[in-house]
Amino acid sequence: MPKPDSEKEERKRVIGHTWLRNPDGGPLPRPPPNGKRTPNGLIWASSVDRIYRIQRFPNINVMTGWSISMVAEFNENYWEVADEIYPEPDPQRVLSYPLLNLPVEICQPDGTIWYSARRSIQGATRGLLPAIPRDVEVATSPFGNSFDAKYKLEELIPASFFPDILTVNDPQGATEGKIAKEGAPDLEPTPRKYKRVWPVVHPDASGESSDGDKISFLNLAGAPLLGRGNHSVVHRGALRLPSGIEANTPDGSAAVAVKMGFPTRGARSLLAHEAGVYNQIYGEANNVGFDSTEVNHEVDEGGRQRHLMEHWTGVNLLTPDITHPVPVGAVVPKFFGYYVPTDEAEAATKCAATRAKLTKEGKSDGGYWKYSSYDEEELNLPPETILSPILLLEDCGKPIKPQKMNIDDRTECLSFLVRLYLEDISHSSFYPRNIMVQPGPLTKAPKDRTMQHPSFRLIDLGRADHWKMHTKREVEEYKRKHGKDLPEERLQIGPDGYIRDDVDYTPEQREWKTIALKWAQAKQREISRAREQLLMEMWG
Ligand SMILES: Nc1ncnc2c1ncn2[C@@H]1O[C@H](COP(=O)(O)OP(=O)(O)OP(=O)(O)O)[C@@H](O)[C@H]1O
Repeated sequence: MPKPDSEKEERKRVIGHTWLRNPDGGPLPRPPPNGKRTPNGLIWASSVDRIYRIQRFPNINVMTGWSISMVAEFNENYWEVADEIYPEPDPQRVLSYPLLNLPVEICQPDGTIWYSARRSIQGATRGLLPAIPRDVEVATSPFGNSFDAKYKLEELIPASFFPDILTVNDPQGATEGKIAKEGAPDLEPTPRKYKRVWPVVHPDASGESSDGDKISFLNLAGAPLLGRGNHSVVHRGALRLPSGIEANTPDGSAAVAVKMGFPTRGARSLLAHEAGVYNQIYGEANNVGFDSTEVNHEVDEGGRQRHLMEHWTGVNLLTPDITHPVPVGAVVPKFFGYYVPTDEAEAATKCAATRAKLTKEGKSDGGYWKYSSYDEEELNLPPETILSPILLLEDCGKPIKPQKMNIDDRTECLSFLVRLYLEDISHSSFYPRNIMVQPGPLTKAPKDRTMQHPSFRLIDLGRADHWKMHTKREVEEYKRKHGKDLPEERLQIGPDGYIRDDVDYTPEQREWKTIALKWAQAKQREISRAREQLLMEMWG
């Protein structure tokens, strides 16, 4: 195995203390005390030195890891020292440096308007935003030019501001799979019209729903290329959001990663699948509304898995897969929606393509990205629509180079895969090219971030699988083989199910156990491969 440059460097994130047991204290309880936990349900502490090694049985050196809040709840030898230990705070969601803002009117005590300003969507605690001089010329065009990395959108879009319609300026045809060059700031005569598929925004408590006509603008003319894969190309586009919400940039637009599939059925179905996984992780988009005078942060907790897109304070323990504490950062990029071309846009592009062919003004074949072909012939056929759907994501930087990384950072990257598995999701494409890094911390203004505090993310969920999808396929296969259904109630078995030799299972139970076992084995194989990719030992 090649050794990383930093191999000699020691881990800093280690469990450094042991909690002393009472010799007659008995075994540790099962299940263990809950203590304070992050929404991912994992053991959590506010810092590495608040995680302890503790004997499972007094005087026997079989250890496990517990947080100080678990120790406090267990209450063995704790209250004697409680005063010396500063009370453990609760885990807190950490928001990125504020970019999105809304107009607010600051009123005098008598209710008259004192002055109008813009305030971060993160609420009054963030204060009024520092004014960035407006670029008057570009501000008059609906399409922005905030392509620079310092204008990246790193906040979740509040549910009530998700675009219903995405108007796309794409004069070089990136959405058709053409190679778009940087520095081409022209406007298309007729922009391409897209509509949002995901997330579905639920109405707020007052019944006010998304009215279906919130228009936003995405500029791809001159958009820097972030990368390309075998199936897709990703540009950094400038997104102007609807309904008065703006980014604190010279023209109000923000930079987002725009992923588009190449023009084959296989590539497009991978993109749709990937969008579905992001949508599932994002969960429900609940329109909870804003207080128009104060601009309070919209508290939409989203679904059970939203934490995979969020940063939290402190560290988690992911034992038994990883024995060292890891930070509770976001695992995957923030999801800004999945959009498909409207019939109107598709028809217009088809017309334009035919006209271009007739007048010989069209691009030659050389103007398209080369893409890989699939074994299954059907997947190489042209897709139904010329225009690719668009997946909008947070731009997360550049691919990592494991040999240049320290062991703590590589462990953090491995933790992403484990955290996905804890949500019953396999990644199935865990390679350094799919792990991004950028300067951090993201709480600071972009100019103050450094690579001393790198921020990592795992991208490319095109091949991700979910335990439920896995079981569905297996159930279909069972039906094909045996001509009958596998009884539904067996679905109760979790993905960690294993077969014990001493239990007399029914044939159906055994079938379910085998399905679970296959998943568990695939998980172990994927984690081992990930360790190899990250140049890590197979354990620890
Ligand atoms: N959210 C993002 N932030 C920054 N760069 C990104 C992002 N998503 C993709 N990229 C860049 O684009 C490249 C291609 O993206 P991605 O891996 O998602 O495409 P793909 O076609 O699905 O890949 P593969 O060939 O592995 O299936 C990445 O390697 C990365 O450099």
